[in-house]
Amino acid sequence: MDPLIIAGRSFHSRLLVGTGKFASNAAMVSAMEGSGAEIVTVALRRVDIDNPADSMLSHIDRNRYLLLPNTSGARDAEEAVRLARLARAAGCEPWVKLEITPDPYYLLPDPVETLKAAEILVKEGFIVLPYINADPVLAKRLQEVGTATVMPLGAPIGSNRGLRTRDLIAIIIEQAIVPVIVDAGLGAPSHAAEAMEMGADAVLVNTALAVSANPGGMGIAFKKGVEAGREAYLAGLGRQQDRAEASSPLTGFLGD
Ligand SMILES: CC(=O)[C@@H](O)[C@H](O)COP(=O)(O)O
Repeated sequence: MDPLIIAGRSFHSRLLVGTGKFASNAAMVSAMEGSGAEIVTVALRRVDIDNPADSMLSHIDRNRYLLLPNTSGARDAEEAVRLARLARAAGCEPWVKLEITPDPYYLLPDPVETLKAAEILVKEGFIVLPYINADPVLAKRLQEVGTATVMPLGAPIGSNRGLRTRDLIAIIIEQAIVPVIVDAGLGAPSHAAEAMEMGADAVLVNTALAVSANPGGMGIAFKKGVEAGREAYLAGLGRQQDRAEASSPLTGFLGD
């Protein structure tokens, strides 16, 4: 028993998945199933959130998955807040993955607008999960405002480049008082395992699943990566050092 707890809610899985870029709804569902995820994020701009018969939403069993609406595509705080309010008005739970990415080339999150929107949404009673640069100062400020998690990026969205921000994520983890979910750029199960070995509480993956020739199989692989990384973190990894140290020493054992 090692639940992930976000805003008082308990989850078995530490892998969250996104729903963009899949070749078909069937591929998306097989990735979700393979991954064992319990939280699935959906871009509010891509769905008709008011309509349960929406072609994508109708494939997500809301008894099984927590639907986490995201504000992907928002370019400023005002737009993100408006999207979050629309989702709540449409009957979604008041959870929102806050994404504000004004620059279409790198899709890096805007820290000023993200903090501004988080302040407003937290005050309005939303459970806010903000996507951020791996910036320890911003992460702290967001936690002070009352966000439920922080979600630093490993690398730009869709880049599959892994934990390029590793050193900064380590500081965020060290200082965090809410779960740290590494989001974006994780292109292989080993990237997810690495984040979990460092002590991240969870990871979010989308592109790596969606572009795989076998999204269900890749979902399973990421699930295993996340679980292995978490187990290793809990078990305690050996320290790294520069010099060699014999694993079969010839002295210092059996009474020598
Ligand atoms: C912020 C954002 O949009 C991410 O959640 C993204 O969906 C996941 O990143 P990858 O697509 O790189 O896995």
